[in-house]
Amino acid sequence: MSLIMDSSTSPPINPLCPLMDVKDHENGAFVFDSALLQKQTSLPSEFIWPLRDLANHSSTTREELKEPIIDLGGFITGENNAATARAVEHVREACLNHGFFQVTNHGVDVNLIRAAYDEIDTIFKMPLDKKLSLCRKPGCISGYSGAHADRYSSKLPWKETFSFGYHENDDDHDSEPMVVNYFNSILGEDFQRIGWVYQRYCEAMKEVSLVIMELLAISLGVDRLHYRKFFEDGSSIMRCNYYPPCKKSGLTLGTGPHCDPTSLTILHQDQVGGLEVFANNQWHSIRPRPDALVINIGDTFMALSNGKYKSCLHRAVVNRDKERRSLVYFVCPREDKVVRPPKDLVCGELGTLRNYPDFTWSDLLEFTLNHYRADVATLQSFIQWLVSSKPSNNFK
Ligand SMILES: C=C1C[C@]23C[C@H]1CC[C@H]2[C@]1(C)CCC[C@@](C)(C(=O)O)[C@H]1[C@@H]3C(=O)O
Ligand SMILES: O=C(O)CCC(=O)C(=O)O
Ligand SMILES: [Fe+2]
Repeated sequence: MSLIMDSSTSPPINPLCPLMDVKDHENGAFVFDSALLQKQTSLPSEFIWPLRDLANHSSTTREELKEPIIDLGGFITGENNAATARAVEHVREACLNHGFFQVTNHGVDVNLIRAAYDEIDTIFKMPLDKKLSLCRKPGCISGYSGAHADRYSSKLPWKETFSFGYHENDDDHDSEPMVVNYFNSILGEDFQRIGWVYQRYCEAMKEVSLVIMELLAISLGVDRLHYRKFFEDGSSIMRCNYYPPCKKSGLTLGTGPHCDPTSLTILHQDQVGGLEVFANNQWHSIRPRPDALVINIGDTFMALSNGKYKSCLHRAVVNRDKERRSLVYFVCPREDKVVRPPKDLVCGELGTLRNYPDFTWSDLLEFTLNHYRADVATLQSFIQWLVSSKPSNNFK
């Protein structure tokens, strides 16, 4: 197993003792059998998280984050300058503070979002051995994962995930769309429906992401098309999260405290609730809104803004009795593009003030997949790793 570091520096040991009701997998790895585990009253130690990560987790009256919901309608049509001015101001205030906001009238068909939820269980309700056959390979992001039990040996997240890549097809229209092709290749031609649903969902997410990139550029005072151009040929990651109920929900987490290392996250959560954002020095629950999309600034966009906008610190708690699902689209630039803020965000009275060296998303992705468990300190750990391994790094 490659050395996976995390800021708690607990050295990785071989994952999962037999206590966890896991099945032996043909290649010797263990898996997390959520169908069995969720019925148990005891919680395997690997799922118990440190108190600092569980902070004020069990209080049911956790304060909601009261943030304006940004109506994208007027901005998208371009016919309402007042709406644009309001949207720009709210985005700026939120991103300077905690990197979280929500948008409505985003243009994504509610029936497409519903169809994406309807398809989630095609994967997660499969028999365990079938899910095992879809397991992500070491160093890859695509595929199934049960509690990341193949990657980590402690602080296991109480969730199953299914992830895959998305980018627009090159010009030749006769090739099968990327996501359709992926699902056909892993599930077979009988699963055309799920492939097309997630193809369409990723296409819609791409559209929204480019609108948000324009809004972010305007709010930062840079050329309106700067970030749109940077991301329009990007390759992004789509992830479906399934959180089984847990009888000891107060001792574990569905997704631990972290900042997404990606650029921008567009998330839709179902009506169960569980997403929490750290703002104004405390954790806040985010009330689910079926008509809204949650937008998080990620580490890579924080670097693209030269640190002006904050990468959102967030986590997902699990429910004692109810299963929970979320659809998460992680916006990424083309892997080889150099992550460097626009000049307008670098030049100051004292000359150029770069807060991060040049890097590529390919390097940061590889870091999180093979060397470091993404958490609250990913970007600074990555920069230290990068500068120590490539001292000639460009800070100018
Ligand atoms: C590049 C990525 C790594 C993770 C998925 C995307 C963006 C978010 C990252 C993640 C969700 C942050 C918390 C830890 C993590 C291991 C998880 O709980 O899934 C991260 C993802 C991953 O490494 O698979
Ligand atoms: O499921 C959620 O609400 C949050 C998931 C998340 O933060 C992630 O997958 O990066
Ligand atoms: Fe996240």
